[in-house]
Amino acid sequence: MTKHLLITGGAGFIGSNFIFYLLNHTDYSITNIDLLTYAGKNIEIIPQAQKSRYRFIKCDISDPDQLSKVFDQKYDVIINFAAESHVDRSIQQAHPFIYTNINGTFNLLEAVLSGKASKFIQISTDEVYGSLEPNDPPFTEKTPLAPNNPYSASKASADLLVRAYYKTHQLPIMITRCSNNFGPRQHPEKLIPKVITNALNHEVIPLYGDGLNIRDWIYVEDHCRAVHMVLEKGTIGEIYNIGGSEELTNKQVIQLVLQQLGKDEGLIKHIEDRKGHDRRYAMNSSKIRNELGWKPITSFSEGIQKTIEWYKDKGI
Ligand SMILES: NC(=O)c1ccc[n+]([C@@H]2O[C@H](COP(=O)([O-])OP(=O)(O)OC[C@H]3O[C@@H](n4cnc5c(N)ncnc54)[C@H](O)[C@@H]3O)[C@@H](O)[C@H]2O)c1
Ligand SMILES: Cc1cn([C@H]2C[C@H](O)[C@@H](COP(=O)(O)OP(=O)(O)O[C@H]3O[C@H](C)C(=O)[C@H](O)[C@H]3O)O2)c(=O)[nH]c1=O
Repeated sequence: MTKHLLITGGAGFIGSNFIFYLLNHTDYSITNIDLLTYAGKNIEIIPQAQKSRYRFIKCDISDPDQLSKVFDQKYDVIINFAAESHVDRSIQQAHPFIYTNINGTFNLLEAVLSGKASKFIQISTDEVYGSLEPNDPPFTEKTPLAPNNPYSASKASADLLVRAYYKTHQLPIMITRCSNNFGPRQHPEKLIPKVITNALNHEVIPLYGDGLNIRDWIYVEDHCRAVHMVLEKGTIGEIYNIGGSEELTNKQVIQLVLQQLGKDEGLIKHIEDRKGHDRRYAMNSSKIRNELGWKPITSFSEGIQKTIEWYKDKGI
């Protein structure tokens, strides 16, 4: 029987890529709920052939009254992508992060508890583990949570609620924690789309601090494929780390993008560092690789080429 999924945050970067991935690779029916914040701009035209399996409902997951209206049916799975996702904004104003990332997750867990869905997948982040020193081994699923900014603290709080509902109520949950995504449809407030759009517009590229902070980059479609595998084959109660194993300093990332664009490094401008800036993220993904047979297939340079083409086509 066709699965019916409730996807939250499907107008955002990863959620929208995930919906397109599922429509193209499965026969699932999808209900997409999203508040359409400044980051929720990816409500695109669904091809006619797939329209009968897709619906969109504008909804704030933090408002229980709004949320109750989307449960006009029982769902097989809820996948929670909805979040305030930008670290810099969480440093400026943390309230929306607490409101959406914690309260929203709580409301969804309560819905599952009252029988409105058979499974719940929380989309989390490597940032909940905090920061690594240069020679530390990558994060595993057993690394203690040590978030350093309001965004990551709100995501870690949500993860703890999800864990508690599993331990207390045996709720059928799983958590995925992924490293830095890049690809089509990402908001230009984030590093890679900012570099591409600024460079194409001959604008300065701000590089925080010494530019030597390290992120582990993954092409968004590889992340989507991993979440699909977790949905199909994951074990209830488990956490799965997902990483691209492409560790690069921010300076290297910018240089590589500028090279592919044929642009001059003179556009780079060192600016004041981000407060509490995590130095390094790196993921050990051997659990999902060994247990579910997943691995990333798009290299950083191939992914960057596809991403650049998408932003150029969009007319930046
Ligand atoms: N971007 C990354 O590199 C990354 C890495 C690991 C994990 N994640 C996680 O993946 C998820 C998606 O991240 P993203 O980069 O696509 O974020 P995004 O900011 O692009 O999209 C978030 C979406 O959530 C929606 N939203 C916000 N508040 C809402 C609310 N109260 N109710 C309903 N919808 C709401 C927004 O409108 C938007 O469409 C987040 O949970 C994030 O923590 C992101
Ligand atoms: C926007 C910007 C960023 N940076 C630096 C700051 C970081 O060290 C790195 C990446 O920054 P960005 O804001 O794109 O991403 P992170 O702060 O690593 O967080 C991202 O990856 C995790 C996993 C999530 O979970 C977040 O949702 C996602 O936003 O570039 C700059 O130097 N200049 C800039 O203009």
